[in-house]
Amino acid sequence: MKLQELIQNLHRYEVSSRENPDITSLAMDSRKTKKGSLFFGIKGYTVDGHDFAFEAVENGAVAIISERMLDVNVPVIVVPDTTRAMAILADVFYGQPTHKLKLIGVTGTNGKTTTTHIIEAICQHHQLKTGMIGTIYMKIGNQAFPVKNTTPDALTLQKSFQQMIENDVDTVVMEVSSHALHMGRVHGCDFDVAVLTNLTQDHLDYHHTMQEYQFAKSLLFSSLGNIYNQKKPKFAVLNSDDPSSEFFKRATAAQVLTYGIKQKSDIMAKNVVTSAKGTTFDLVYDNKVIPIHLKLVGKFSVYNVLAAISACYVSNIPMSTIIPVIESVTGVPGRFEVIEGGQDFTVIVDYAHTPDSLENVLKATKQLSDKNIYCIIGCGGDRDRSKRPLMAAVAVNYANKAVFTSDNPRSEDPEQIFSDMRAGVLDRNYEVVEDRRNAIYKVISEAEKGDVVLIAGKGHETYQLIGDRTIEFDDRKVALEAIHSKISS
Ligand SMILES: CC(=O)N[C@H]1[C@@H](OP(=O)(O)OP(=O)(O)OC[C@H]2O[C@@H](n3ccc(=O)[nH]c3=O)[C@H](O)[C@@H]2O)O[C@H](CO)[C@@H](O)[C@@H]1O[C@H](C)C(=O)N[C@@H](C)C(=O)N[C@H](CCC(=O)O)C(=O)O
Ligand SMILES: Nc1ncnc2c1ncn2[C@@H]1O[C@H](COP(=O)(O)OP(=O)(O)OP(=O)(O)O)[C@@H](O)[C@H]1O
Ligand SMILES: N[C@H](CCC[C@H](N)C(=O)O)C(=O)O
Ligand SMILES: [Mg+2]
Repeated sequence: MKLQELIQNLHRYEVSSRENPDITSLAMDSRKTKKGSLFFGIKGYTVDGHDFAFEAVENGAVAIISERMLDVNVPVIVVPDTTRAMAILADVFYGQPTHKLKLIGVTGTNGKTTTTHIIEAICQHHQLKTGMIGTIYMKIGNQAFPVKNTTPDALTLQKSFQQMIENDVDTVVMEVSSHALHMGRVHGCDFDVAVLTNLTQDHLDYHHTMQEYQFAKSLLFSSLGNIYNQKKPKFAVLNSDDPSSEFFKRATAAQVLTYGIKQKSDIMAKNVVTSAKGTTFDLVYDNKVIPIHLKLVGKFSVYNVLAAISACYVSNIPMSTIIPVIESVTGVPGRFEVIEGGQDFTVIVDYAHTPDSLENVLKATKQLSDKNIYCIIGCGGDRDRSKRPLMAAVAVNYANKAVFTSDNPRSEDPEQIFSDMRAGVLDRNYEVVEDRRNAIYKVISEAEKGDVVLIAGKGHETYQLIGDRTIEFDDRKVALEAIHSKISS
């Protein structure tokens, strides 16, 4: 595509020259810029991408989108906001892919990854060609690709959608993080269905207040638009048991479908019974009552399943297709994943890293056994500090013994993180073992027949971020090693 043809789509811009090179790719990272790239200078949280414009030109960039005039020997297009310009041009350059896709966005503090996986499974069973974007990977059909963010920047995102279309995908389900909504990473995405899981405390390092966090989440619902097109109806799927849903309802002009367990909702689960073997409930909708048997455990799983049922139901997938899938779903990597190494106690690896998710998962864990519950937990560095004492309090309140250990300390001193955690607890039924491997080995060596060990916070992660080092670390592998070493000793 020619530069001039592309930049016509910008709302306001000034150009340094009338040259009109061919643009063969878009780039926001000088290190990944190729011959023929249009480079965007983005002011980041760490560095200012404008400072790398020269390097981008050396690597082959044929034009630069910038917030200020730059002294480089290729055309510079000056715009008020390069991030916004990048979203607009990515949408155009990749052929407005979301206009051709059914796009389901899932937001909320906890349960996004799990809910998107259940939606994907239902869509696949309905013979749809699926794409998925989220915390663990980007998927085209069943082929997975690595990701850096839960919701990627606009360039990566629109390019992924284009690749999906090239591979005949018709339906995409994606996690939409509050960071992405706030930073405009999803500007240009034509969502058909927006789903809320829940809203509880997290990310206050970034959003500062729960009001701001809620506002960021509401952008997904307002992005459904303000017009009614009968050929492309849009739906907001809200959790009526979560008080924030009232706010999201006001943020959207789209049709609202509600789900819940307690409050009257369009799609309800009544008579929920949870046990170690799974969960049963009556699915109530449209004056029908259908008994459901889930393999998933914990009341929180019922919410994720209801959210997925609702998103698929408004997408015209019949309940007769939806129900067998939800009854067969067994779980998602690193979410309540049971580690089996022939031991006589239960070991679970889970991704709970907020007070609410930890409480939910510990409640579910307690149902598995009357014996001791151990909880190994840490809190991420360079992230919301105010959730640390709350998470520590939850761990100590629900577990018989809590072990505080390092999660991803990043640039923070682990001692500071433990000190923040300690501030939330008075009890003495916890200890601190900084090294995560040692913590896992210690608890597994102490666990006795029938006990349950919950290793929380890192789930599917295969690394630990300590200072500026990334070391290989997988809770599931370490737990298995510890189990084998205990059994063989
Ligand atoms: C705080 C934050 O969100 N940071 C994101 C941001 O990074 P940054 O602002 O630090 O970027 P930077 O390093 O300052 O670089 C600025 C610009 O210079 C460019 N650059 C940089 C160096 C160079 O040599 N050449 C060059 O061109 C960069 O490519 C970039 O365009 O832009 C990057 C590219 O899009 C993101 O990957 C990065 O996410 C980081 C990794 C991150 O951890 N983000 C978290 C907070 C996040 O977004 N999380 C949510 C999930 C939250 C949830 O669980 O709900 C998510 O969606 O992932
Ligand atoms: N509906 C829910 N309500 C509360 N907690 C939940 C819910 N679903 C899952 N959890 C807990 O939260 C953890 C994270 O779940 P999941 O990965 O599905 O959420 P997420 O919203 O994608 O998280 P992230 O924002 O970090 O990607 C799970 O391991 C589980 O402990
Ligand atoms: N998406 C979440 C992941 C947290 C995972 C936890 N292991 C941590 O590092 O804090 C975040 O960026 O806050
Ligand atoms: Mg996720």
